[in-house]
Amino acid sequence: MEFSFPILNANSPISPSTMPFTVSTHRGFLPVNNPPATLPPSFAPLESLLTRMPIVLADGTPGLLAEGKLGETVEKELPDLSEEVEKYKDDAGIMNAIYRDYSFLLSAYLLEPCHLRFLKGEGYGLGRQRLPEVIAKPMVKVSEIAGFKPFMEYAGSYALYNYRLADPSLGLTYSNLRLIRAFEQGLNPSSSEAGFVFVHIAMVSHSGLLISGAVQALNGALTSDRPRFDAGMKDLLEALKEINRVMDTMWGKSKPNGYNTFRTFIFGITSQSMFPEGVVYEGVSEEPMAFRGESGANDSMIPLCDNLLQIPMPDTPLTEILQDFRQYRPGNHREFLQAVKDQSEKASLKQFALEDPDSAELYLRALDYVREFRWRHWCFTREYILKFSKHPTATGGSPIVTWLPNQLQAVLALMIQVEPYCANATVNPNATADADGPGAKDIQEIMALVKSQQVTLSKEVAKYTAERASNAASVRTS
Ligand code: HEM
Repeated sequence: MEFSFPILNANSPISPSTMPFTVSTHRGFLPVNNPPATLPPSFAPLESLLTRMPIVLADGTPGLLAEGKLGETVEKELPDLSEEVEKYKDDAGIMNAIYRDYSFLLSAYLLEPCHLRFLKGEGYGLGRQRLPEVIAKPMVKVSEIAGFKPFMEYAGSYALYNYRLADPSLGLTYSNLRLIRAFEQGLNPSSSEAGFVFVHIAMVSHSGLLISGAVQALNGALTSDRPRFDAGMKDLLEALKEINRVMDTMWGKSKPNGYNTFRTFIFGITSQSMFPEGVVYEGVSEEPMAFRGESGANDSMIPLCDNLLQIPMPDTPLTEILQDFRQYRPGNHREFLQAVKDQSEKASLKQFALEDPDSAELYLRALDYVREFRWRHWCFTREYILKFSKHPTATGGSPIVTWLPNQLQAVLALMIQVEPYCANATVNPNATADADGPGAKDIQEIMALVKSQQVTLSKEVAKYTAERASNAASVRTS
């Protein structure tokens, strides 16, 4: 039986009720239509606050967050628009845009005091512990309808639903992307915040081929059709190569020393010292609530590879966080990823790949791209975060030093197990990559890197863990 999960394509009819984040082979994990940039007129008070909110406004003057005036302005100006939300419930695109906009206001409101303290060189301290009814009620309502947690999410809000095209006729290219909402430098498309968001979008714009390749490989394994499996894997490699290439542009588009100022606003509540008891959503419940923050960890491309390639994760509390992250993504992405996991297990895809040396090599090369993605990530974390901040948890609430290495070491270990199965492979590496691309490396070269990264990573994790433990101890004794 073939993989039967419904996936849209360029010819599929899209109606107002189609959920924006429905998996497709032409848009991949991006929304099926570009996000609406403006809300219906009845949301004018929300629009007005969000336009005045960024630290630096479009004309260079300071916005509400720069002066610490957002909280009081919300309390003074914002009416409860919950009833308005209901009126647009049949338009999934508008619902998602309303969700995006309330989530920006919500995060800015809760984290404004932390931003002000951070600017003074102090720790984040406490955020606001109560969310006023005028944000809490419409946010809870819209997120129920749009299918998200009532807190800013990566796909539905900050990253993948936060762009418009400067010139719609030019399509989705990097230089044509503009932000809809921002915390820091208004909508300036060359700010570090804009670069951070746009690189995510540009990477995900290559996920259509990742999805079709994955489905073809899965169908090859399910029907024991090796040429089909190998063809799917080659498409998957092609897509991963491009995704990694775009990821590497992050260094230039979003500067390491520009990251920590807007980062304050994308933290969550779960596992964060700013919200030790959670946050009370007034008018919804007096019981405090907690949600994870916006994080690329909620992107669906790497989880698709993990599930398709059956990458085993260790049985650790860190892996439980990985599983928890998987709730924080659009419902259709979640269902698709689960279906891939189930079907890949049913087909014993890894076993099927290892039964043939050429398929095994394609499988190893796919793991190598996942390794490359996760290794670059570790480098991002070192250069953008560890060098600038002592805060122990990432925006999604995972431990900053140990969490990414948990998954990276799992990939490195699996590659070492898989290598012997490629011994007699006849795959021409250049058939799947440019001569100078990472896919062109021979297996010995790849494996030498894997072994050196295993050692380097362990040493770096030990070093950062020790440094941070001694910092924490000197703070306690001073
Ligand atoms: C300056 C750039 C970046 C930094 C500093 C960064 C930082 C982080 C951190 C600290 C985590 C840990 C999870 C948490 O938030 O609690 C994480 C996870 C993750 N991020 Fe990023 N990230 C960056 C760019 C990206 C980009 C462009 C993508 C593309 C989709 C991405 C995708 C992911 C994924 C998939 C994970 C989970 C990794 C895993 O499963 O091992 N990140 N990121």
